[in-house]
Amino acid sequence: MFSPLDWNAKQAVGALLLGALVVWIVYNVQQAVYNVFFHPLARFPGPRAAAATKLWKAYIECIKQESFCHKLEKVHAQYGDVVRVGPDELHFANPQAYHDIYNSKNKWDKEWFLYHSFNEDRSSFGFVTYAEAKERKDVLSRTFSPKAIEQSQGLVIEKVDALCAAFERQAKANKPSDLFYAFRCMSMDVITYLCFGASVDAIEAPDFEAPIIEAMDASMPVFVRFKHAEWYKNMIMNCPPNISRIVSPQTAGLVDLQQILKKQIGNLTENPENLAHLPHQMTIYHRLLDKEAYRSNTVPSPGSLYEEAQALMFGGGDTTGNTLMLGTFHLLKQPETMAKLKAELKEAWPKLSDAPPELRELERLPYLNAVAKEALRMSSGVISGLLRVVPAGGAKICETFVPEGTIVSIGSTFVHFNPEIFPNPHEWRPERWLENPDLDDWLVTFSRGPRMCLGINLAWAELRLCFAYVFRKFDMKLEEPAPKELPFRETFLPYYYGQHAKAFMTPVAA
Ligand code: HEM
Repeated sequence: MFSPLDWNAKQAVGALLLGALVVWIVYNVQQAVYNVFFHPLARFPGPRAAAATKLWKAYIECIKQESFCHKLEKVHAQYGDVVRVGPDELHFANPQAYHDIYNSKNKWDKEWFLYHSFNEDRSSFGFVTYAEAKERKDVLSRTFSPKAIEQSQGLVIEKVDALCAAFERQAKANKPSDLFYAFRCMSMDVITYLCFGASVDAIEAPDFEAPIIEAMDASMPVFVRFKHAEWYKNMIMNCPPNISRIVSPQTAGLVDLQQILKKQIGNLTENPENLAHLPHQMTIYHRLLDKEAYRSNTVPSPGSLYEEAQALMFGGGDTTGNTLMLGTFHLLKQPETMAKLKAELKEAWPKLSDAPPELRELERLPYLNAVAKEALRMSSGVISGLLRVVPAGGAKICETFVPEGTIVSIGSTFVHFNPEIFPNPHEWRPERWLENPDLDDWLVTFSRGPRMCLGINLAWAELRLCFAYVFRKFDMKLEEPAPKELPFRETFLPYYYGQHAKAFMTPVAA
């Protein structure tokens, strides 16, 4: 039986909760009214719900599970070139906005919520301010400069050769090779070998189904939720490894790799003399653990080193793998383009028994480079808008004044699939790059400005070497029924959710 005291206490708690709920509702309603009618961005068109609350974007991405870049196409069609997609956020559709936002003069901050969601706050990618990122990128640029990459091309070639050997094994077993997995295995092996001196040898996994590659892929949609719910991110990321393996078996390979990297970093920071035991001198740790490389004379903490390693793995693995996969898929779908590429490669490398062309020679092959550019355009790298915050004083973007503090972006697909710049943009046509060299201005896959890709030279080396070696050494045919297209959903990077393209690889005789 309840005593009258219990009853009164319960009533008081109930009233308190109800009161708190009413205050919360009133606060949010008045905030929404302010956002829609009185906010400095109130004059910009867009869905009312987007102007009112950030929950609109969360609803689209997490509940409706719509690809945000595809949703943006619809809202731009309805509201025009500049659309308000959040209470303090604008998205642009006019390609000129790309050059207005991401250029070398603009040292604008990255937007905290998006970049914080990757759990890499203390890395060249995750630092929100230009100054912090610059210090780190200056240190790392010696590993990724054109000269350094040219000098380490042998390390990349080792992995491209391993990929070709694995393709031959598949051919001998009369099995097709999964293009999605195979190229990702190659790019992941390149990064872990070149950057960390500890290759995960994903290429050697049977049928290229390496647990780390499957785990990285499975983790992509999870990152979308992290962006909107920090508590959810903290719960997953701070889970002890053993529990995480049970709760989320599909990402177990990632947890394993995290443990290997953390152990390696712990070992190197405690015993820097162990750097000498790594298989080569080009690792990021040779740079990052060198005190003298920093103005502050202090090396980053083990946590920061780990976040850097993770950023490089995600930044350079899927992006390069996707570009190679997509380019190969289109070359096989349009054999006349493949024939042109093969003819050019045969001329540059007449006999397979001869020494292969060096990276410098590959840089001069017009069709090979046009193929790589078309693959970069159609894969588009990071397809989400790279959110930047307009600094004090505001800025002009596409002749439109944007007040300070506004979050702005334009996704790369709005440039790469603009029919005025790239006629018939969904058509695979490497020739367009040869016909019009000015198009290079509109290739923004690596972004532009001070926060553009740090690994661009490595990525270009991988693309040139991989396309050249694979298409010179193999005749290839898609396994039928082949997918008609490769649909994707935006999860910062594109998440290819459809049937994988597979190809039968036949080694050419000479
Ligand atoms: C085809 C391959 C690649 C593409 C399309 C690509 C694309 C991009 C893009 C669009 C950005 C800007 C991201 C942002 O503003 O938030 C970026 C940044 C970055 N990329 Fe790449 N990337 C590729 C390969 C690589 C490789 C191989 C590495 C290194 C192993 C790498 C490391 C980085 C890093 C560290 C950043 C952060 C730079 C900063 O924030 O200042 N990327 N990349």
